[in-house]
Amino acid sequence: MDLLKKIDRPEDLRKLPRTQLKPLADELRAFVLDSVSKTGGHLSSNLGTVELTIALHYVFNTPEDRIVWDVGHQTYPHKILTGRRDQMPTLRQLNGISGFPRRSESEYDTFGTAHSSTSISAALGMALAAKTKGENRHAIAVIGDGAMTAGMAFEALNNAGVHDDINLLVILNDNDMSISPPVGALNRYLARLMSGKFYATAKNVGKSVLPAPMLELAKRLEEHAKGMVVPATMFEEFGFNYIGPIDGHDLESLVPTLQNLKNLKGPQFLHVVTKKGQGYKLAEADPVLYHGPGKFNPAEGIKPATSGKVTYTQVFGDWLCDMAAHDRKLIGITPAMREGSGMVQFEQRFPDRYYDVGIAEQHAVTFAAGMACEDLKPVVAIYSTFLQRAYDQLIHDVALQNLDVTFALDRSGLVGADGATHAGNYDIAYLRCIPNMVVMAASDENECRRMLSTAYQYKGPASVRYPRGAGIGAQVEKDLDTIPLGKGEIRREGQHVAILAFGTMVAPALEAANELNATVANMRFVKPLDVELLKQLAQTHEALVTVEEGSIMGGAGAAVAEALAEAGIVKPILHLGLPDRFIDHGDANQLLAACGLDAKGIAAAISQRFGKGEPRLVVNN
Ligand SMILES: Cc1ncc(C[n+]2csc(CCOP(=O)(O)OP(=O)(O)O)c2C)c(N)n1
Ligand SMILES: CC(=O)[C@@H](O)[C@H](O)COP(=O)(O)O
Ligand SMILES: [Mg+2]
Repeated sequence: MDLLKKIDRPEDLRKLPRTQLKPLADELRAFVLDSVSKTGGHLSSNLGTVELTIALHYVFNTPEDRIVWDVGHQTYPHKILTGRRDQMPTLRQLNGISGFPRRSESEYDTFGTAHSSTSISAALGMALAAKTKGENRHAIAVIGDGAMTAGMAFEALNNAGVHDDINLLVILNDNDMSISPPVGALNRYLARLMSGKFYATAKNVGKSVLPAPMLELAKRLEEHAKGMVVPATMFEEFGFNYIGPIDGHDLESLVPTLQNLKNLKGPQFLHVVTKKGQGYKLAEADPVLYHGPGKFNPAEGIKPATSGKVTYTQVFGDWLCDMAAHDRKLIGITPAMREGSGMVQFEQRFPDRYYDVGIAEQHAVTFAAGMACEDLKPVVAIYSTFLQRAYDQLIHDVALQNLDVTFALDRSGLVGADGATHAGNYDIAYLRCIPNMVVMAASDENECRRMLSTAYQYKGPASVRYPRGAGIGAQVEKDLDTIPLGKGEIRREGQHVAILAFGTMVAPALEAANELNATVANMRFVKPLDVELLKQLAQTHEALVTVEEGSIMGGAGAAVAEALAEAGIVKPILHLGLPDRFIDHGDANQLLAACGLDAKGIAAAISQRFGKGEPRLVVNN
């Protein structure tokens, strides 16, 4: 690591002769592999962006020039070269550095990301801001072929392409992969561009050797020639100067091409081709497996999981297959999260009813609405955090028309290492205010399956939230039974205090209640709320406590308080849930405990407010 250890910031990198960049890339790649194997994290994408990262920081004057990474899961080489090499062992852990770019972490992280397809918009904003302020700096968006499938990326291209006088460079990092194999017409188009490689390569060589005025002439000649031999690329039609495809692992192409592009005004588009997992054979062979692994031994590779615990994702995947076998109308939809949402088996068994629509959450929801209009039964499998993208579609296209769409909300609540960007903390709040929606929260694996069947049978929009990973280990029945709509259940009879628990909080609430001798209700439904049960508990207890793994603001507890007010019941009530701040990365259980949402924290909060055992009922809420 002789070269790498001398690079504490990009200025150090820029002092190296070009001949040393290749050995530096080898060191950096080895460092990334070693580091991720010890912490877990996003591997394949980072191995693929080593040379591109070096070339960008070598050619551009960062941080004065702004690099905006899309998604940001490929920024480990960037972090290592921008002063965070020694912090890599803390990656994605409590109080450690984030797995994504964060403005608060480094001046080189120009834009916070983790949800995809924002880079061109943000970079365009920065480029136009520089122009407005009379500052001569570059803005560079680096976007993957997967992220490029989102509508937002095209909205930004559309906006950018008419600005002739900005310093904007969009780099398409095309590795022919999303998390899973890429989908859709854009992917086919990019493959066609690749097959015209000979023409493109010839074009690039010309650009890399000519001085700027000659380049303009060459460009016009080329355009003339192109008019006769090849149609302009889609990106040129959008107003960009398209260069590529070039080999994104070849520093001898990358550096001079970027140097040339730096001298060109107006929206520039560079198409680079990389390999996901580059340099680590196992990841090259299976970039899906190595997209976001946990810790592993690089010499041996990832071993199949030995834990017997079934994850909620698997519960959903099994249910989906069983329900699809039972009902031919079922359609499964994922916005680019086949593996994460547990749909691999469904795709294999029901390929005609499986749709990966790309990173296109908005489209996924409206597409489902269209299917529902035609009497099919779409199930949208989506992470809670990504459904945020499709909020208007949910309201305007689905709920307003009371269409029969099931939403399977994986990764609800805290997700752990991905942190605040991926936490599913808001779905209860943002769903419960939508008319026609049924909103359920699963307290264990079997209930999750039952709720999915309930949502599916319900004739209208219905959602089931469940967390990342495994649950309490409840036995999952193979039937497709439902639960009564809007009915909760008492899980423990106690005295004085009734805990109204939602979803994942039922288990710790039960534990806390044992200590306090409190009553526990598994409320199951945030909407329709079981108001009868609520009234009964209010009548028979001196105080109520609501607990949920979601934002307190606007959450299930708020629903309970509203229902009490509506019924004219005045009761001391304590709301436990996620606080009004973003919660960083770290182990999910540690984070929950820090928020007071483990058994100990719940018991302590209740004792503090209402006393332990015989309540001293301090009415101060
Ligand atoms: C809005 C949104 N939807 C889904 C995801 C999940 N996701 C993260 S990376 C990724 C694939 C991105 O593919 P690409 O941009 O080609 O980058 P690569 O992984 O190939 O480097 C997906 C679907 C996300 N981060 N944001
Ligand atoms: C970057 C991104 O959005 C995904 O790779 C995400 O990190 C996957 O999360 P899970 O590991 O929970 O599927
Ligand atoms: Mg890709």
